[in-house]
Amino acid sequence: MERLAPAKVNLGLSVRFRREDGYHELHTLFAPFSLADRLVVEPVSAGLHFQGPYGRENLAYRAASLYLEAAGQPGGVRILLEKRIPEGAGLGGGSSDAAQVLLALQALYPAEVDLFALARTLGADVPFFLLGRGAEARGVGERLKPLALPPVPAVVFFPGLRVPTPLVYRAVRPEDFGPDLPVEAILEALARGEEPPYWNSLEGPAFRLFPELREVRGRMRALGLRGVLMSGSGSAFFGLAEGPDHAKRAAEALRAWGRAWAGTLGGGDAGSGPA
Ligand SMILES: C[C@@](CO)(OP(=O)(O)O)[C@H](O)COP(=O)(O)OP(=O)(O)OC[C@H]1O[C@@H](n2ccc(N)nc2=O)[C@H](O)[C@@H]1O
Ligand SMILES: Nc1ncnc2c1ncn2[C@@H]1O[C@H](COP(=O)(O)OP(=O)(O)O)[C@@H](O)[C@H]1O
Repeated sequence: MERLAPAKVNLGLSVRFRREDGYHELHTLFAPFSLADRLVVEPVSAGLHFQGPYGRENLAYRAASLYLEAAGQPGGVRILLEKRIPEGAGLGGGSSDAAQVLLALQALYPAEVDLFALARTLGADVPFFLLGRGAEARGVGERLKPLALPPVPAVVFFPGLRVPTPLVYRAVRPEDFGPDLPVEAILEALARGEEPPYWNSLEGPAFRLFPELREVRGRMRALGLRGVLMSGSGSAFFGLAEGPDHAKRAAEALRAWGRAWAGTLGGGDAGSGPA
């Protein structure tokens, strides 16, 4: 069974406050983006055979191990993971791989297993990727409300700087906290091709830690991209294009500074599922 694990971008991310447990309460809109990792998941008689980076530390391996245990070891599995989403970019690649492994194993070995509960233990972004569509999220990302997003041509740019998520959260200051995102206004602006009134509270701390990231927005705006924003804890940024051709031209120009992909965010077909 072949499956695609799409990337995500955060169409706005507001850090509301710091919680007693040290985590940060978020309000964010998740949108799938068409850049995707490729997974092959096949049943075998026994054992967990994994081919891909990070070995047993890989979230895809850990997801498989958790599912097989929760399902009572119904059989073995062979997983092949081909990475295309850059790691540590704020694009959620590892979380997406994990979600696709959970879905594939549930299809291969159906059992009374709460996938959302397993997903939460793997990472804050994993439950979103089980949905396979846009979502509004609260908590640390586990309280989800599915969201109908229009398909929008977009560019994702990765300047090549790997930003560890814990480092960025540790650098958050009270002045970075924000109110709830104006969800309706953001959706209307997206549908009309206007600049959405969103922000990412993690840009402040990320820019203080890595000042070179301050230049990215200007570069992307100069190419005519709108609504340019850092995704998650960075260092990838995305911007909205006027159409697929504009997205391709902008991505081409951005490759002078890093990696860039033209694609679609939101919509019905950017989500997960068989390749
Ligand atoms: C920023 C976001 C936005 O979608 O995504 P990415 O940029 O990583 O894709 C997420 O909040 C990333 O969640 P996730 O990637 O699961 O974070 P984890 O590895 O679980 O957390 C690493 C560390 O960051 C801090 N942390 C994480 C999430 C959160 N809401 N508040 C926090 O303070 C905690 O100290 C935690 O130990
Ligand atoms: N399947 C995986 N894909 C990517 N990274 C993984 C995976 N499994 C574990 N990791 C670890 O998780 C870190 C964060 O990866 P990723 O989920 O791609 O980024 P982000 O959290 O920035 O969205 C990586 O640097 C790597 O150490």
